[in-house]
This record gives sequence, C-alpha cells and structure tokens, in this order.
Amino acid sequence: MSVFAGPADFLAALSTLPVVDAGAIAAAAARQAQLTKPAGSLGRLEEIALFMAGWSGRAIPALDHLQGIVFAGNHGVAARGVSAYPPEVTAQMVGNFQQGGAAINALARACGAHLAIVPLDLHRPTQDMTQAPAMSEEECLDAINAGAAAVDPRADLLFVGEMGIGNTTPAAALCAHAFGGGGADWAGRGTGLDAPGVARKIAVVDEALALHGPDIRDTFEALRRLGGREIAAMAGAILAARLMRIPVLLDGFIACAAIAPIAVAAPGITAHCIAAHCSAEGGHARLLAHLGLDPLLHLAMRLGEGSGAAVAAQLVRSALAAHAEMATFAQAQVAGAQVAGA
Ligand SMILES: O=C(O)c1ccc[n+]([C@@H]2O[C@H](COP(=O)([O-])O)[C@@H](O)[C@H]2O)c1
Ligand SMILES: Cc1cc2nc[nH]c2cc1C
Repeated sequence: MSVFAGPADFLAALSTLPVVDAGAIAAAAARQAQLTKPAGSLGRLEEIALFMAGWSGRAIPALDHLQGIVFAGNHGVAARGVSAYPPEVTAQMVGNFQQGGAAINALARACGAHLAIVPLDLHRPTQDMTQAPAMSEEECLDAINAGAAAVDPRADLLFVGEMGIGNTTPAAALCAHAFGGGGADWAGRGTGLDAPGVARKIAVVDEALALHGPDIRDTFEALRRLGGREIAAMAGAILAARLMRIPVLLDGFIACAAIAPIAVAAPGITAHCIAAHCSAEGGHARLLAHLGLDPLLHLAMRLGEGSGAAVAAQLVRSALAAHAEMATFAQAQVAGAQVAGA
C-alpha cells in the first residue's frame, strides 16, 4: 500500500509535520539536572537525551530498535563521466551489502542496528537530467513510497543511507536549486574524481539547473527532475519517520541533500533529525549550515551507505545510557552545586 497517494498528498504532509513532546523534554531536563555531574557537563550527550525524549514522548527514552536503511539507485547522468567508478558498482555493492561484507554491515553490527537494503530498479537508471527530468511522476512517487514503506514503525531511531554511482551530481543540483549557487559551489570529488572530472561535473550540474530550474515549482518537482530513486526514497523515509515521530540520524552529503528541497518548503523538517557527521564531500559543510544542523562528528568520511550515521548511533546509545543509568545526587548522597546557576 502506498503511503502517499500522489504528489499532492506528499506535499500536503509537509504542512502538517508533528512536533516534539515538550512535556517529555522538560521531564528529561529535570532528570538531567539531578544526575551526579556538574550541570551541563555531558555537553551534547545531554542534548541528544533530550532530543530522544522529545520524539519518544518518554522522560527516559530507550533505544531498543535501531533501524538502518540503505537505498540504492542508478543514474543516467553517470554516463557523463561524473564519477570515478563505473555504474555497475551500484548493483555489485548491493550484492556485497546483502552478503554482509560492506562497511555498513560491520558498522551496523557494531552499533546494534537492524539493517534493511532496498535496491530500487537498478536495471533501469534514471534519465540523464541534462536531457530530461530524471524520473517520471510515477517513478518518483514510487521511489518516495518505497522509502516511506521501508520505515519500521517499531523503530525508536532510524538512519538512512544510500548507494548510487554518480549520485553526488544530482545531490549537488538539488542543493544548488534549494539554496542558490551553481555547480561550482556544490560539486565535489565524490568517489575521488580528478580535477577535469570535477570540471565536467560542475558543467553537468549547471546544464541541469538551466534546463529544469524554471519548471521546478515545488519539492516533488525538484526531486523528480534533479534527484534519483534512492534520493527520493530517503526523502520519503525521512518524512514518513517524522509522521510516526521516529527521530532520524542523517548520514552524508547525499542523505542530507535528499531533504534540501523539503527544507525549502518546510524548514521544520530538520527538527526530528540529527546530522551524524560532516563528510569530506566539498558541499556537505555548506549544506549542513543551510539546514541549520550541527554535525556530531568530523571524521573525514565520504563513503555514504549510512556509515557515518551508524558510527554516530553509538553516541546516541552512550547519551541514553548515561541518562537512564546514572544515579541522582540524592541517590548517591553527593552534594549538589553551592552557587546558583552553576
Ligand atoms: O556520504 C557522502 O558524503 C558521500 C560522499 C561521496 C561519495 N559517496 C558515495 O559515493 C557514491 C557517489 O559518488 P559519485 O562520485 O559516484 O557521485 C555513492 O554511492 C555515495 O554513497 C558518499
Ligand atoms: C566500492 C564503493 C563502495 C561504495 N559505497 C558507497 N558508495 C560507494 C562507491 C564505491 C565505488
């Protein structure tokens, strides 16, 4: 069953986004204030605990069901020489994911995530976006719905990642359309392009923007014309998670670019999202700034697959362990602060 009946249904969801449970945040903050540590001394771990409280509606949130989803898609624009690797690597890596041998398999095991792999019509690449819209309306809607349907309603935290040779090019185009600038501002080295490759990629992004820019009237059209199946699927999954109040750890440049067109129409979309890391891809830091997100980690990673999010999930586990398991000043008979406001 489709989560979104049509583009209008998808767009309508953007104007009715659920918000956090302020009562649960207040209760979690009150608990943090009583734990045996100087006030605020766990820094962002405290923020994470409050964030999880707000979306779970519980003063002491659990992380019993961490879900990771990797969406995979192929891109017509890859034929323009915009990636250091050939397009067949997308399907080959999906095989590797399914065998458990990729980085994300190891990292998902390490953080205790249930990992789902969702290949999207790999035998049918999108259209080259410099020649035509990347997807038809039906193809884009199907991808958004595949993303939404992949979210496990039992999840208490979700991360989304992707695999798609060539996909930093549509990601750059989506960012430029959403936040301004051109190919030179948003195109980076991706899987490891050389300088002539990056120059080609910049030109390709600018061609796509020139062709489609004037016709893009809404979020759906941006995803359809400039995106790709795994990108639309991530947008659908992140939106569906919000509708179910499931918080999301965002991965790298492409995963964040998936919500760029949503953020233009509904800036509040990032409220249930934490940026796991800032990837080494050139445009990612700028994109995070436009989204108003402060990444947890700077590890110079640029793999995708949800890998940075899986690493950051360990921090969420740490934050929730401290929040749930620490003794209060009263329980441990430790004296509290003697200066007000400490
Ligand atoms: O997550 C990132 O920031 C990231 C940065 C650069 C590359 N990638 C991965 O590399 C692929 C896209 O790179 P490219 O050069 O083929 O456009 C795709 O499979 C992504 O998962 C991912
Ligand atoms: C080998 C390989 C693995 C990847 N994982 C995500 N993007 C990738 C790109 C390549 C080339």
